[in-house]
Amino acid sequence: MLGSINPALYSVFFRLLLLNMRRSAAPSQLQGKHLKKTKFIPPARSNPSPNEEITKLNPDIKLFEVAANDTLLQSQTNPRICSLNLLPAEESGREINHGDNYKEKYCFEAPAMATLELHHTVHSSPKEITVSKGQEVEPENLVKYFNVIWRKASKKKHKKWEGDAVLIVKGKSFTLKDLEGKDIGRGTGYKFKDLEKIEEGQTMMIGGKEIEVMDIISPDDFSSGKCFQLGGGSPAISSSSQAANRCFLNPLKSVCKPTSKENTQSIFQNCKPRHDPYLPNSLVMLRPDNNHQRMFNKNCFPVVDVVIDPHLVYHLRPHQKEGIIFLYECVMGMRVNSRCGAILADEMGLGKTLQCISLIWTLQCQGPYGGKPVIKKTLIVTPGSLVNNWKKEFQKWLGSERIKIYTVDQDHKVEEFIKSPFYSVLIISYEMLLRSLDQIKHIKFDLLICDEGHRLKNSTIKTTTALISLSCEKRIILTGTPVQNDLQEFFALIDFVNPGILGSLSSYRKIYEEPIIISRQPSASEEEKELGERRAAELTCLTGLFFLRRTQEVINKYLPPKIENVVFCQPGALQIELYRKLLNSQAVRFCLEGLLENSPHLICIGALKKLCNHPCLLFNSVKEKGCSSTWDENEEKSLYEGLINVFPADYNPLLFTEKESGKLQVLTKLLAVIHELRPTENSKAGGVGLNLIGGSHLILYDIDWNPATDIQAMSRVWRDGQKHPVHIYRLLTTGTIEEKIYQRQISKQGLSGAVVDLTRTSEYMQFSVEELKNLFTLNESSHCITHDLLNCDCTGEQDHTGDSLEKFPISRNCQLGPHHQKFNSLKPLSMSQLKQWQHFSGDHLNLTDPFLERIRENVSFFFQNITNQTTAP
Ligand SMILES: Nc1ncnc2c1ncn2[C@@H]1O[C@H](COP(=O)(O)OP(=O)(O)OP(=O)(O)O)[C@@H](O)[C@H]1O
Ligand SMILES: [Mg+2]
Repeated sequence: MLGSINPALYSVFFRLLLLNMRRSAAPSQLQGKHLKKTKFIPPARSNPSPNEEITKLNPDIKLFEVAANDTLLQSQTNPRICSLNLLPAEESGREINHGDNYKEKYCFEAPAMATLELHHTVHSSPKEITVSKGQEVEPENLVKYFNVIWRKASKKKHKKWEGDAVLIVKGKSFTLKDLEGKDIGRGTGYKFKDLEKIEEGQTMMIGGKEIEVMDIISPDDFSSGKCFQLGGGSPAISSSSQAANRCFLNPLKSVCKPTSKENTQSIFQNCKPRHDPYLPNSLVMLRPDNNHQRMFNKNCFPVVDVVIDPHLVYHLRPHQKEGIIFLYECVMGMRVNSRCGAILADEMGLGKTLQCISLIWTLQCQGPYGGKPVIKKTLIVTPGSLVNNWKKEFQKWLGSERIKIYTVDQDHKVEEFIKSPFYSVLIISYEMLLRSLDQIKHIKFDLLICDEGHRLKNSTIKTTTALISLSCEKRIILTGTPVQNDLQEFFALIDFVNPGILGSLSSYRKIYEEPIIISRQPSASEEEKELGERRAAELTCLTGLFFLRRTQEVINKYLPPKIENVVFCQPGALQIELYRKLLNSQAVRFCLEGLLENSPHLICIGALKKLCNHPCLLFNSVKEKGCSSTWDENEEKSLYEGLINVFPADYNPLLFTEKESGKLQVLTKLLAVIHELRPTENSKAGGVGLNLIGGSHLILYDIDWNPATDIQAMSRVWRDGQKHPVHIYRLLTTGTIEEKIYQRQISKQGLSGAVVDLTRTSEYMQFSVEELKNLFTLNESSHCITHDLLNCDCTGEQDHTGDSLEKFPISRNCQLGPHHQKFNSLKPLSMSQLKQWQHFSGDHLNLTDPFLERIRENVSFFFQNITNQTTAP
C-alpha cells in the first residue's frame, strides 16, 4: 500500500508525525503518568521458556508452511520472522510464549519512524553534569530517587534507549541501578547544585550515560524495592509503548495525532493486556506486523498483547494451544492478506469445540489494537443433535457467567437473541438456520463457525448459499472428516472460508484438479505425474496456511486404555434354519444369475441382516409382505416364500427370547456382567460430534457397511475426558453375512482413501456377482471365516498374535498425495492389522477378561486389541 505513495511525501509525513511524538523505543516514555512505573526489561532478562509441552509436539503439526513463490500470498511474510527488527538482534526483546514450537524472540520492531528521531527538538543535546571542584557545602541529608531511562553516550544519529533504571542521588554522588538492582553506573564529587536540580523530564549526561528522568521515586518505594523489577507493576505494558512507536498511518488519512498529554493518556489508558503475558505458562498470540497494523489499526491504537485466559490454558492440550494460535492468526488475517477464514479439520475427539470456545472468549474480550475486542457476536451453526452439546461445552470450560449463549430451538426464537443485549453467541442448527435466515441476515455477526462443516462441500445446496449470504468475513469450518480427498469438495470448503482464494472453479479445475487427477491414473506419463505432484504440493502449501488437521495420535496419550473386541457369536438354531431357507429363495437365486440392474440384492441383504439381529424382525417383514399383493413387492414376496413355516406355529414376535439370536444372548450376558462389575458405567450408542464419555462400554450390535459408523461411535466414547478404560464389543454372527460385511469393511481400504467418511456408505455397497455369491453363503463349519481368511497358522486354541505389522506398510489413497499420508489411527482396520490382534476361539481355556469370560459359551471366536494398556481390563 505504501509503495504507491510518493517517497518525498512519505518522509515529510513521518517528520511531521514525529514532532508530535517524544522519541523512539523508550518504553516508559509514552505511557503517561499512570504508567510511569512500568519497566523496560533489559534484553538479557528473558522470561523462562514457554510451555515445554508444546516444544515436544508431534512433528506432524506443521502450521506455517509457506509457499515462497506463491503469488496469492505474496505480501504475507512469515509471521515468525522479524524482518524489520531495528534493535540489535540480541537486544530485541524477551522470550514470550506463543504456544508453539518456537521459542521466539518478540519483535520489538522499530520501523521507519524510529529512525527519524533526530528531528526531535527537546532532547537533542543533553549536557554532562560536571564534577565539583571541591569548595561546595554539601547538605548531609540530600537523598533523592528517580526512575530514569538510559543509553550509552554516543554520537550516532540513531540512538535508542537501552533500559529503565533507578537513579539514586546522595549528596554529591549518584548511583545508577538497573531494575535487577545491579549497579550500572556510579559517580562522586559532582556539583551539588546540579544534582539538587534534577527534575522530571530532564535529560542529562551522567557518568558517560545519557539519561532521561521519568519521575521521582518516593523513599518508601525505594526502600520497599517496589521501584525495581519485582514490585514495579505489570511489565507487559512495554509492549504497548513499543507498538505505539511503530504505528504507521496512512499519510493521506492521518487520524491519530496525540498532541496533548491528556490525549496521549486517554489513548493509552486500558491498554494493558487482559492477562499477564509474561507468566511462565501464558499463551500469547502473535503481535500483528507492520503490514497488519497499516491495514487494521487505522486509529493508531497501541498494540497490546492478546493473552489466552489462564483459566482455559490450564486445561488446554498442546495441540489445542497450537490450534488456537492457528485460528487466531487466520481470523485476524495474519496468515493470508485480507483473508480471515480457517478450516480446522482435526480428527474427531481432539477438542475442536474447546479450541473455538477459547478463540471466541479471547476475541470477545481482547484485541491487539488498544486491547479493543475484535468481535461482538458469534454465530455457531451445527447439526441439530449438537446444539446442546455446544452449550454444555461453553459451560464446562467457561461456566455460565463469563459468556452468554443463546441456543435456538422450537421454544427459543432468534428474535429473543436480537432483542437481548446479553447474548453474544448464537448457536443454531443448520435446519433452523434456513428457517430463520431472514432474521439472522439482519444480525451483524463478526465470527461464523460451521461445525461438522463438511456438509458445505456442495456449494449449490441451500445451506451453503444461505451461509455465504451472511456478510461475515471471519469464517471457520470445523470437521473431523478428511475433506481433502475430493478435490471439488475441497474447493467448495476452501472457497467458503476464503472466497476467491483459489480463483474461479473453472481455473481451479484447470490448474489443480485436472493435472492432479491425471497424474494419479495408472496410465499417467512421467511428465504428467511430476506436474500433478507439483500442483498438489502447491495446493497443499497454499491451503496449508489456513487448513489444519491433526490426527488422533496427539491425544492418545491422554486417553484411558481401549479394549476392542470383535466377538463372533454362534447363531441360534432357528436363525440357521431361516438363513438356509432365505439363501434358497428364488430372489437370491435371481441375484446370483447376474442381472444386477434389477437385482433385488439389497432386499436380500436387508432380510439376512434382520435375521442376524433377531428372527422376530424377519417375522414381522414376512407377515407384512406376505399379505401384500402389489407388483413392486413381488420380489420381496419371493424371498419370503415358505419362510413362515420355519417359525414355530405359535410364534409371537412380541414374546421373543434372546435364545433365538446368538448376538442377543451375548448382549444380554454382557449387560448383566457390566452391571455386576461396573454398576455405574452404562453404554449407549453415539452419532456425529456427540460426547458420550459418561459410558465406557460400547456394544456395536448392528453392523454397517461403512466402517466410519463404527469408528464414529467408538470415538464418542474413547475421547478426552473419559476416565474409565473403554470396552468396545463389535458383535458379529459367525459364518453369516455380518462377518462378510465386516471383512468388506476392513479389506476395502481403497474405497474412500481409507479414511473415515460417513457420507460414502453407498460406495461400500456396490457388488460384483462374485461378491454377491460370497455374501449369500452361510459358512456353518468354521469358528470364524474372518480368521480363516487371514492365513494365520494358529488354530485358535491359544491366544495368538500374527505377523509383525512392519511387513504391511500402510498405504493410503489420497488425491493430495504424500502430504497427507501419515498413518491415521481412525482409519478402518486392515486385514493385516487385524492379524496383529490377539485372537482365540471361544473354548480357549485361559480367558482373563472377566467380560469375555461370561459370554464365551455363546462365542466361537474373539479378536482383541488393547490400546494404551496399563492394568486393563
Ligand atoms: N483439554 C481437554 N481436557 C479434557 N477434556 C477435553 C479437552 N479438550 C476437549 N475435551 C473433551 O473431549 C471431548 C471431545 O471434544 P469435542 O467434542 O470438541 O471433539 P471434536 O474435535 O469436536 O470431535 P468431533 O469431530 O467428533 O465432533 C469433549 O468431551 C471435550 O469436553
Ligand atoms: Mg465436534
